Amino acid sequence: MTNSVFSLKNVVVTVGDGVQILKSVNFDIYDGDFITVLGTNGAGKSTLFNTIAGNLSISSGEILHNGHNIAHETAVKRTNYIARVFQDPKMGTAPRMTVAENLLLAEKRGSKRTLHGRGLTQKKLTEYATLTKVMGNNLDSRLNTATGDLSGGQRQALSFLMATRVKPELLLLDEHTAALDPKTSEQLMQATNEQVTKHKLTALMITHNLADALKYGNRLIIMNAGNIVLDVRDEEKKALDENTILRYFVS
Ligand SMILES: Nc1ncnc2c1ncn2[C@@H]1O[C@H](COP(=O)(O)OP(=O)(O)OP(=O)(O)O)[C@@H](O)[C@H]1O
Repeated sequence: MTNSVFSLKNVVVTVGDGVQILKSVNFDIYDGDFITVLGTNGAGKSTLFNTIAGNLSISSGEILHNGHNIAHETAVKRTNYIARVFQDPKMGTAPRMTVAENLLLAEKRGSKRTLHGRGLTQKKLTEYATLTKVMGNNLDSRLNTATGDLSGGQRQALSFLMATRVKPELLLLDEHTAALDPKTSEQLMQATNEQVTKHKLTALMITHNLADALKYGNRLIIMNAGNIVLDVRDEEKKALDENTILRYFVS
C-alpha cells in the first residue's frame, strides 16, 4: 500500500470537564480510499470529520497531510484540499445565486472566491450542462435557477458537484443523502458512487444506511464511544453482512 494521504496519530479530543469524545484514534487514509463510516448516534463520526476538517481542535496527537502536521491549520485553510458535503440541503450553496453561478464560484477553491471579471460564457454553460446531466435529476435544465428554488435532491447533487469541481484531496460526505426521500437518496447515492469511482476521489462517507455502507466503497469503519472499533477493506469488507455489523452497535 502507498503512503497515506491523511493520517491521524493518537488523536484525542476532550470537551467540557475532561470528557474524551475521540479516544486516541489512529487512522490512515490512502489515496483512492472510499470509506463508509458507521456508528450509533453519538459514536463520534461527526467529531472525526470536524477534527479532520479543522472545525474542532484536538487535545493531543497529530493529523498528518502528506506527512505534514496540520493539527494547527485553520478550517478555512484546509478547505484548499478538503471538501465536505453536509446532510442539510441548505448548506454548501449560496441560495440566491443560480446553479451556474455556484458552479463557477466552486472553481475558485484555493484562490480568492469572487465572480468578479469571470463571466458565465456560453462555453461554460455548455460545460455545466454536461457536468450536471450526469447527476440524472434534471439539474442540467435548471442552470439559471436560483439554488434556493431547487428540490432538496437537486441541491444536494449541486453541493456534491461543487465540492468536487476542483478535485479535493479528501471528500467528506456527512450523511449527504439522509434528508432525501428513499428514491432520491438512492439516485444520489448511485451518482455519488459513479463520480467517486470515475474520478478516483478519496472519500469518507458517514451513513446510517447499512446496505449503502456495505454496497459502496472499498473500506468500512465503525465507530463506537469515540473509538474506531472496526476497520476493514476489500475482501474482508465484502464478506461482512448486516448482522455482523450490528454486533458493533453497542451503546
Ligand atoms: N463541540 C462539542 N462539545 C461538546 N460535546 C461534543 C461536541 N461535539 C460533539 N460532542 C459530543 O461528542 C459525542 C459524539 O458526537 P458526534 O456528533 O461526533 O456523534 P455522531 O457519531 O456523529 O452521532 P450522530 O449519528 O447522532 O450524528 C456526543 O456525545 C456529542 O454530544
